[in-house]
Amino acid sequence: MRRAASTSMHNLQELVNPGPGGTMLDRIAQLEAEEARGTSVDQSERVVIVCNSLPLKMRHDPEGSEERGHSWHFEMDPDSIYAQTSVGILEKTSAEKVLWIGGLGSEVELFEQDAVAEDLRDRFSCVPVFLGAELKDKHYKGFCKGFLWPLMHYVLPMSPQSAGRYNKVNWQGYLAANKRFADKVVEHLSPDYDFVWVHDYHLMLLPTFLRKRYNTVRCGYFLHCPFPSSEIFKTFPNRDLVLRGLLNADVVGFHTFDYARHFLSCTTRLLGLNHKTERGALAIDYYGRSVSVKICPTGVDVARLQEGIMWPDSVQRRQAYRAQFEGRKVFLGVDDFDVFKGIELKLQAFELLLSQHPELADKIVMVQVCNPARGDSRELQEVQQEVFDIVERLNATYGSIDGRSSKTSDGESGKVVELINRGTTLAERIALLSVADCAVVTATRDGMNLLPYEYITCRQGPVSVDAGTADGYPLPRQSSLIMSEFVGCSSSLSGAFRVNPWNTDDVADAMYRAALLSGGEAEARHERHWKYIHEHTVGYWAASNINELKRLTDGNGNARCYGLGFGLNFRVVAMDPDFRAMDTVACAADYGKAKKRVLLIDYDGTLVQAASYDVSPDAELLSHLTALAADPRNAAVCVVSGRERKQLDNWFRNVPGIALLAEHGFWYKPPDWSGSGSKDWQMLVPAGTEETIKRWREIVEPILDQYHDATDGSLIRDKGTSMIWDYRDADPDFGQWQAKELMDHLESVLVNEQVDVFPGHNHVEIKAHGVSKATPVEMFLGENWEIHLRPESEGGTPGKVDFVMAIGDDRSDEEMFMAVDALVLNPEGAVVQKMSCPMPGKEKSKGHEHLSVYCVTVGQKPSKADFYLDDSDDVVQLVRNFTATGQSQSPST
Ligand SMILES: O=P(O)(O)OC[C@H]1O[C@H](O[C@H]2O[C@H](CO)[C@@H](O)[C@H](O)[C@H]2O)[C@H](O)[C@@H](O)[C@@H]1O
Repeated sequence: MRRAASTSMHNLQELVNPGPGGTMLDRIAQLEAEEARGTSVDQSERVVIVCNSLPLKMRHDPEGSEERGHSWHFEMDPDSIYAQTSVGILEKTSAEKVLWIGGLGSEVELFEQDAVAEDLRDRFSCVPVFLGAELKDKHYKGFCKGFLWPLMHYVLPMSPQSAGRYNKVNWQGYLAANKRFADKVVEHLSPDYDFVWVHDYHLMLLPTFLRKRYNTVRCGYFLHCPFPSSEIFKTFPNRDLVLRGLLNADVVGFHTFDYARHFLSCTTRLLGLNHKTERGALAIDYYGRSVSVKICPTGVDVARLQEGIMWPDSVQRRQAYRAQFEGRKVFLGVDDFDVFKGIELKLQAFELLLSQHPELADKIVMVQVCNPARGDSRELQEVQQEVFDIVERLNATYGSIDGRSSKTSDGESGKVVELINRGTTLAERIALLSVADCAVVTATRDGMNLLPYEYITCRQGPVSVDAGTADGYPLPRQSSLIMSEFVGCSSSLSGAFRVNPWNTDDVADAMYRAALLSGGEAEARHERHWKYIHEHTVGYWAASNINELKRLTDGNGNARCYGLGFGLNFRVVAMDPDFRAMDTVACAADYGKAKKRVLLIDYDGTLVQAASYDVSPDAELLSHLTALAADPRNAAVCVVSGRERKQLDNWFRNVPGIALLAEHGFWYKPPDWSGSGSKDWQMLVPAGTEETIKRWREIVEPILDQYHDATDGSLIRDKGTSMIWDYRDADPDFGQWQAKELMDHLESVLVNEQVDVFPGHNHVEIKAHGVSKATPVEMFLGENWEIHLRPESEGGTPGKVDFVMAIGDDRSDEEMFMAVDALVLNPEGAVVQKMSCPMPGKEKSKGHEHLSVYCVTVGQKPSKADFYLDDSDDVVQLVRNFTATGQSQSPST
């Protein structure tokens, strides 16, 4: 997307129209910031990546201070996943630039911060967020690592002494840090051109702060760690705010379907939101905004790894490892030395394997790299100690059997486990990965874990098969994997030995099978994995997320949005540009001018508030309806309800001239113009319908009873001509499954019956075929209108209808709106009047030059109506306005 304009004109225009949802003050602040930086609005599409740690390596280097203006040396960290995204983004999306916004690994003192910021911006397209040591400590160490990281990995802090207990001060730190990151984004954002992509559990509130500033900001979010089951997540005291934070993004990405479904289950159970699949994509409807839930596991930078295989450092190390492990199968683990990595479980399984098969002791070596831990806790120390103990025991027990043990790099002998307990460089890792016969991942939880991907790539070798022959390449393209089923990448690696890391027998068994794997099988498994991994690279992942964000937000410019809710409860309501709040005063003015009106008014949720109990009309409402029905310009005033006849009779028996529609259009009671009270209910369905209803009811009743019994909290509402299975008080997920099942069940058994089965919001409705609230629309506005509208003999206006209002709040009312639309757009035979000047109600077709049509839904939600009113109070106010207007008109004018 490009836009050409001179800067000054552009800025002026922006101030007049500050762009997608931003306030003018925001824009002024942004322009001032740009001016201070000496930049102007960049007009090319850009992806702004926001992450806790910028993809930079830094070290203190006072020597170069003078030249740089600060005492730090920086370089891009090509191993960072955030750095690796840029190639994919620039090559496979329409974005032309990437800007990174995030924290730094070390504290930069206040006096150097401006110089560092300027330098990073100029040289690396990076914008640092300086939180300060205290806030950083609360945010990262306290809340992220102390509380959130364990929670997302299913660990609840049961002990009161646990460092992982929820701490309000740290939560405040989390909140403040998210706000600071958001402020930095706002400072650098060009909302018309930028896509913001927020990363990981450190920044789950950021989309809320961002959307508060720009209602239609284009914001994606990706969670790198697991999203736990709702049973775990709901223990989080601020769960709703965090969910709302994610929902303020346009695309929320996860590595696996399991994480996505846990998130969806939380939004359903904790926020009552519905989700659906649209053309294969999952989406949540959040106040009119569609939030896409994307499942797209990340990948590795295949090209860099394939190049890395030939780096002199890798080649040299590989040669050394080959010599060291010659004649043995190398099992390799590379993990952070953290509690969830299951390193001790892996070693326990290895111990079991050797105890069952001591003959393997000189045939296999387990190399375990333990990179430094990122967290710290008592449990971690215990786990680490356990690892050291097992390694010692294993080497003592099996290391020297008959002198068959491996030789270590320093010439020591006797080890069946090589523990490398320190940080490793990529070259070192590549060397190890390329000599390993089997990679072993036994993490008990891990968002994705890219080690297997790196391993397969290194086993594939350099791009050119001829490269590196001096070093023994090409290697046979063989590999095997032992993978914990609790790790994100397990689902995409179908050729791995999948294990439950807690089941030591299972893991030991997999190790045994991997040890004996034939070359042919290792080749076949390798090929299958490689095919997937080299297609699903980190670049592919990044581009796929950004393209989804673009797809979803392309129409943003047209949406009408406004903010709702305070603080972190903030959300944006988005509406179709044609869907607007009804101007009740203008509508009443139209009403006053009209000569022949049709009013179709729903009852529950429209004239009275929606409730789970019966709400009767009060005296004021009845008197207004009486006045409307008595007005001779009102050719029809009809209460269109799903209620039963008896109930409507009870409520409206004293409103002369009102027409009643019961059970969604099965029964109709015509208006009693003379007030004699003699009108009877008429069936609006073909003769014989009652018989057919009896037949299908016999089938449906026992089935509904069965679902009612099996689904705690559900109930059956029986209206005679229709039946409803309602699960609003049942478990939402179970209710939905049962509803789907019930739909399938009913559709199969009712195939020959005259009956409609359809799903509604938390219910399934079964009703006689053809019964709908569209029927009164056809009666009053269709060919036979003369039979149904107020006759001239009762004071009715001659000619055609010039004012139509249909108003209601639920799904059944949508049928009425659609029928009005259809009749007005195709007026053949309809009674609508053609007049000469347009009116403020929706102008439906060129054929009706003067016709006011108001289809109004109650409550802001997707609807076929063109207008909305917020609630039944607004509807009653509208009715008041009508009667007041009606009274001021003399019948003869
Ligand atoms: O310790 P943090 O700074 O909070 O970082 C947490 C971890 O982030 C990275 O791992 C996560 O993202 C990976 C890529 O999506 C995924 O493979 C992994 O499963 C996630 O945990 C980082 O690679 C880890 O070292 C950090 O511990």
